[in-house]
Parts: sequence; structure tokens; C-alpha cells
Amino acid sequence: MRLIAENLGGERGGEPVFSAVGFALESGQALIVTGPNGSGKSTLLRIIAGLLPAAEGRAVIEDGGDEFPSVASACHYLGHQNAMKTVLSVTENLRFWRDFNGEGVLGVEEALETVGLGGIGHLPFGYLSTGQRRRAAIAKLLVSDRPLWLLDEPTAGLDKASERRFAGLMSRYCAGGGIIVAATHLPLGLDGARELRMGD
Ligand SMILES: Nc1ncnc2c1ncn2[C@@H]1O[C@H](COP(=O)(O)OP(=O)(O)OP(=O)(O)O)[C@@H](O)[C@H]1O
Repeated sequence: MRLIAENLGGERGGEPVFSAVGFALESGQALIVTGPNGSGKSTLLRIIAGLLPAAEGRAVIEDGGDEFPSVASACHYLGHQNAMKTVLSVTENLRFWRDFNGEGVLGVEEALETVGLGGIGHLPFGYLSTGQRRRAAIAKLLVSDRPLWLLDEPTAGLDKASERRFAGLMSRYCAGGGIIVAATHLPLGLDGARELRMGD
């Protein structure tokens, strides 16, 4: 499987933000998107995910088969917001996403253990600390299988131990054939990742 971005251009509020962005990622490869505030990293991720229209160009999945014919069907998108309901428990939130996106290799409890949140699934999501919320949102990536992760500042709010744990998780995901595109200001510890610098 391959993710191809061809001559992508993005605009916000009718103003161009970037143009002529192109890359190709094979299964197992990762791309780190860097650049100053406002250079268009989030806009690029949202265009790739299909959440915003491209001003020009396109992003496509090749060889995704019947299961993953499009980027939208192939990706998990983790944005700045965690996309969890504060009044539902962590477990209820993750069950919702598993039912919505389809079952994955890991169950809800296993996914919570993997991000170091074992035993707190019963708590309302709104009770969690900022870093715990991010870790629960990362667990969302694990309860349904998708071959492409689009991650916007995934480690924002994480402590050092959680950063290291997430780096290991991303490495294992790529080793298993996953593709990652991650916008970040912080080093992600993802060996061998390519870099796309926006705003130059
Ligand atoms: N809804 C919107 N309407 C108009 N302009 C917007 C909108 N959302 C973002 N922008 C503008 O688009 C540009 C790119 O924003 P974007 O969030 O993609 O940048 P970024 O590189 O992700 O920034 P950061 O590093 O601060 O997260 C900015 O100039 C921003 O002000």
C-alpha cells in the first residue's frame, strides 16, 4: 500500500497557505511534517484526511484493496482535539470509536494498558489530566485497525515516559506495515522518518 500526495495546495479563508506539496510513502514509512506556526501543517493533514478540500492536487491511497480504497477509509486522524466525550467514561469513549471504526487487534482494556492507563477506564474522560487525555486518544488508534495514522502534534502534553512509550508504539506500527504522517514541533523519536518542512 502507498500514500501519494500530488502537487497539493491548501488555502484557508480563501488565502493560499501552501502549494506544490508532494510525497509518496510506502507501507512501513513515516513522514514528519515540521515548520513554524501557521505554515500549514494542520491544514495539510486535514486535507490528506479529506476533512478539508484541496485547493489543488490530490492525496490518494494506492493498492489499498477493497477494504481501503481511499485515504478516508484507510486513516486514523488524531487532531489537536481528542474527540472524546467528557461525560462518558474512557472505556465508553473507546467502545464508541471501536464500534464506529471497526474492531482492531487490541481490545479496549489492552489498548488502555498499552498507553499506561490500565485501571482507569471507568473514570469520566473529563476527569483525566491533559496528558492522560492524550494517552486515551492515542488508545483510540489501537482499538481499530487502520493502515495510515495522520497525527497532529500527537505528543503535546505527554510526559517523557509517555513520549518514549508512544515512540515505541509508532515504531512497531511502522514495522508492521503502517504509514505515519505526523505534524510536530517536538522530536518524536521515530528513527528513519523522512521530514517535510513547511513554510520554507
Ligand atoms: N478556519 C480558518 N479560517 C481562516 N484561516 C485559517 C483557519 N484555520 C487556519 N487558518 C490559517 O491557516 C494558516 C495555517 O494554519 P495551520 O493551523 O494549518 O498551521 P500550523 O502549521 O498547523 O500551525 P501551528 O504550528 O501553530 O499548529 C494560518 O495562517 C491560520 O491562521
